[in-house]
Amino acid sequence: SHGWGYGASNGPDRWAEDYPIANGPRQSPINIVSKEAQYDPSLKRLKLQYDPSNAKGILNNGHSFQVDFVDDTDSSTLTGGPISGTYRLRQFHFHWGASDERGSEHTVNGVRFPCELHLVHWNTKYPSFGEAADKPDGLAVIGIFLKIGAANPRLQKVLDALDSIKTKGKQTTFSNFDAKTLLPFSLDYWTYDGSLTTPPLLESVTWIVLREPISVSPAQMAKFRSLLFSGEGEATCCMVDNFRPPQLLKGRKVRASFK
Ligand SMILES: COc1ccc(CNS(=O)(=O)c2ccc(S(N)(=O)=O)s2)cc1
Ligand SMILES: [Zn+2]
Repeated sequence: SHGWGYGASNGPDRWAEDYPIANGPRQSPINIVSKEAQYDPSLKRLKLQYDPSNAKGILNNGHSFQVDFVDDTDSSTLTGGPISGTYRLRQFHFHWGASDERGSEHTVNGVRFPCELHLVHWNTKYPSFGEAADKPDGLAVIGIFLKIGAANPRLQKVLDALDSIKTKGKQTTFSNFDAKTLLPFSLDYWTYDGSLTTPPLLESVTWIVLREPISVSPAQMAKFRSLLFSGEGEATCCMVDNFRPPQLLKGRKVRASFK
């Protein structure tokens, strides 16, 4: 079927045909203009408590790959920061480019990074992820930029699993992984109200974008680019450029947790 994707015929410029919210008031990603972000002293420090035993599996969903977590208890949570209450870690995934000069979804002062990591959490005031996903305060996603540098040993276990999920729909078990190891040293962040960056583009995300990137080497980027959008037996289509470009701010304020 002619589902959404990132190609010329089904990419971000055509998503509004099936998902009119694509032109809504709080769409993501955005370009973060650091000088226009207002320091908010009332913003709390981010508190992340992840239990490595909650890691469940790794899946090629045809748009990216994601590591899924058991989220039936409060054992892997996000609290503090701009949010109130407790949000549970559901999954993390990445967006990346065909080459190093593009790939991230958020940009900073117009600068694009080769890759961006998203840690997806849902608000436990709702009974489930599905119930939370379409509420204005339902989700909180931490965005972390990856920039080219030394190989990042913390990524290696994830990248080594990619050989077994090369094509769309493939998944395998992925256990005992501490997602906290993917975080940079500083948890300084920008925050704003936004949306999912893929269909259904629900305007339910409190975005928390970390200022400090983590590193990734060119060889590690090649591993991301070895995945396929296509399923087994289909015409081979490399999984690259799976990012939505920045959307209009439409009057929204971006706050900073740091001066
Ligand atoms: C109710 O039906 C639903 C509800 C939610 C989804 C999306 N799934 S999801 O939450 O994992 C994400 C998609 C994109 C994410 S991004 N790039 O903004 O972090 S997170 C699908 C169907
Ligand atoms: Zn994402």
